[in-house]
Amino acid sequence: MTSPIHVTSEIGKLKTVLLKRPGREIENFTPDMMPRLLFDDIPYLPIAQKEHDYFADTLRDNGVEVLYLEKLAAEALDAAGDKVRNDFLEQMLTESGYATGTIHDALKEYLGSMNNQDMVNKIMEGIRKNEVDFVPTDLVSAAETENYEFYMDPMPNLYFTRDPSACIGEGLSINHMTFPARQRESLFNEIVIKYHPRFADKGVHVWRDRNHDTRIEGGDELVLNDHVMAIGVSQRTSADAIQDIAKSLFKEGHFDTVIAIKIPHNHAMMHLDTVFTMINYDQFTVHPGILGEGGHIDTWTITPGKNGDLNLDHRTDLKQVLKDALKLDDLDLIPTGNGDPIIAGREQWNDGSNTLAIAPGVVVTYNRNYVSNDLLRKHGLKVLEVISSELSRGRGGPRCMSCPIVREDI
Ligand SMILES: NC(=O)NCCC[C@H](N)C(=O)O
Repeated sequence: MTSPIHVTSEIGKLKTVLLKRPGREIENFTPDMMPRLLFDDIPYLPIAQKEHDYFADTLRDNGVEVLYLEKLAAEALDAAGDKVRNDFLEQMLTESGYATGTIHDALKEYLGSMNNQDMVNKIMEGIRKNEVDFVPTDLVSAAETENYEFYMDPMPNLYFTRDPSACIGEGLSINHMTFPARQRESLFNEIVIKYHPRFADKGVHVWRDRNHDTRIEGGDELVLNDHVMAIGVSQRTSADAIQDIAKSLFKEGHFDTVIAIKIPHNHAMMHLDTVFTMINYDQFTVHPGILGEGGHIDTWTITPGKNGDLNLDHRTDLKQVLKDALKLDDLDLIPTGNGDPIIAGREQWNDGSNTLAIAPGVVVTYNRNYVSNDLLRKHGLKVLEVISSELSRGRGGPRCMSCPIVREDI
């Protein structure tokens, strides 16, 4: 049986991708909620949607099938029936802080009265207190903070579909994410994989599910080829989660090497793909800010050891590590902002390193990063620019906004 998921590189011709069109969730919050919701500004929804549609059209114009998470989630619930819908709702309410109680009951009644698409959209955009018909009668609900507007927070980061799950080979990881603002997101991916007719019972292997204490996010998971992965040790992905998924990939998949790359733990560089992406057989973007003296950075090449253990090889020459793992004679590391410290800092902030390869040597980037884009062209790449004033306020670029489901092999 052919798996509906097939991703054996970062660069193979992109056939199918998962997006989420930004909805009301990206403007259903106030400035004081921004740090907790991992946003740096208040986006303007109509323009964000226009930009996102332009991004989706760019992909379609290049032969990519575009799927939308919000649609797949509703279709999965339609296909799965009442029990699954009820279990999903209970789980979502529990993870939103209402396992039982009168607020739980009121929210369940409110959401329960909707059809699946409306319910999915509503959960994504968040539920304000003033929209639910509910009078507190018990201490728990009466004592709930009065000056907070929401029962359920919006999920504005959903349009970064790269992170809650990551397709690897014929399977995927469904991720336990780091911050509460994003932890509920992967519940949507879980129901899609389990119940959507496109994926259910089709031999999709879950390398690691969301029921873990250790944390990993898709922005850190890069499939370099059919046996080598690079995974960031980052603000969002812990070393123990990398060991865990490496064991699963080695045991049950065709992978034999995971290169763990340690990057700074901060918001601007929260994932490996904000500072490093693969864009051709032998070309990568890299933000100079992650390289220390002499261009060094901590990497650990992880390979299978005896009795299910892991072997580790610590090295700091990223270029040589990649050349060895990918069996290449040479490699082109292209610096964000052409290496100028001011331009590199500015363009990295707006995801100048966060390129989405849709074929070897063909990348989608934000138009605002014009210095990095020109440099990519000078290095022989075909660059398809997309408009990006509002989308970039969420701190993610074309790679973050896309989850490849099927790529051709390289
Ligand atoms: N892969 C990525 O780097 N995704 C960008 C995620 C941005 C989002 N505001 C976050 O902080 O999680």
